[in-house]
Amino acid sequence: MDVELDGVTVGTIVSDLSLRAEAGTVVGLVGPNGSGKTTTLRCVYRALRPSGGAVRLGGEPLASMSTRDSARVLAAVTQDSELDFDFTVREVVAMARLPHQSAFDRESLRDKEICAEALRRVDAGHLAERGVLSLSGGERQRVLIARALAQRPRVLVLDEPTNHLDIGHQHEVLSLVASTGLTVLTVLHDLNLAAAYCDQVHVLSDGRITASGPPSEVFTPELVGEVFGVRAHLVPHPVSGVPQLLYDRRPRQEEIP
Ligand SMILES: Nc1ncnc2c1ncn2[C@@H]1O[C@H](COP(=O)(O)OP(=O)(O)OP(=O)(O)O)[C@@H](O)[C@H]1O
Repeated sequence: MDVELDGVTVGTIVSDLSLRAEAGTVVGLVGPNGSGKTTTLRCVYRALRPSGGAVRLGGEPLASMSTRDSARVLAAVTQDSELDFDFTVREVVAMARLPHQSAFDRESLRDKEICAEALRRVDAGHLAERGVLSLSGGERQRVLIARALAQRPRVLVLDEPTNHLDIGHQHEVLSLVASTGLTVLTVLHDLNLAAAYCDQVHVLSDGRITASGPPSEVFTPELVGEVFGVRAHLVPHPVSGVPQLLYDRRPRQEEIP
């Protein structure tokens, strides 16, 4: 299912932002802190109504869809995804099935299987009976991703999905979401992870897109210097050949004359 942002504007935070995520592709949003990435995603997962422009899912304006209909096709793992009450992991993931159930439905055997499989896919099957408040940051993040997968969406919206994850789980989660065949729109801070897993990237700066395209074309040392203010060098990954960035460290304060 395609996702289209057409001239999305949120006050002065995001200005006239247009992008298209083709069905089945992984599209990354990158940019400095405060550049409007989360605000853009919030318009897609309906935490925020844009003051201008439109978001369309499969050609249909989000604004004309019921929240239940959009929840059947779109799942999000966000910075404000809350796990506040001490439900078990199994209970939290089971909530993802609610948009697919009618008011009088009970959780079916199939719902249970879908939830168990989602937990297994993020390497969290062993956590099913744990209380969510007892989880580590990385375990919690994987449970939130399992909950999104258990929703069986067609579009996955992820705000820094690798937050809190160790390097092994960062790659595991991104390779998992890239292999689902879903349309994925994700904010990532790590440009090398974005280069490895995204088909297309959009670079935000001051609420506007400053560059778009395949990561190998977008992530140049010039762009990284201009947008992030760091000196970068591009080197091909020795195995995959995917261009990766190496950054110059800044001098320590005491080294600055
Ligand atoms: N509700 C709000 N009221 C006022 N300002 C806001 C609000 N929400 C976001 N902002 C501001 O808008 C700008 C963009 O915020 P946003 O969270 O979208 O950035 P971001 O690119 O996701 O940043 P980060 O990388 O730090 O997560 C920031 O300057 C932020 O302080």
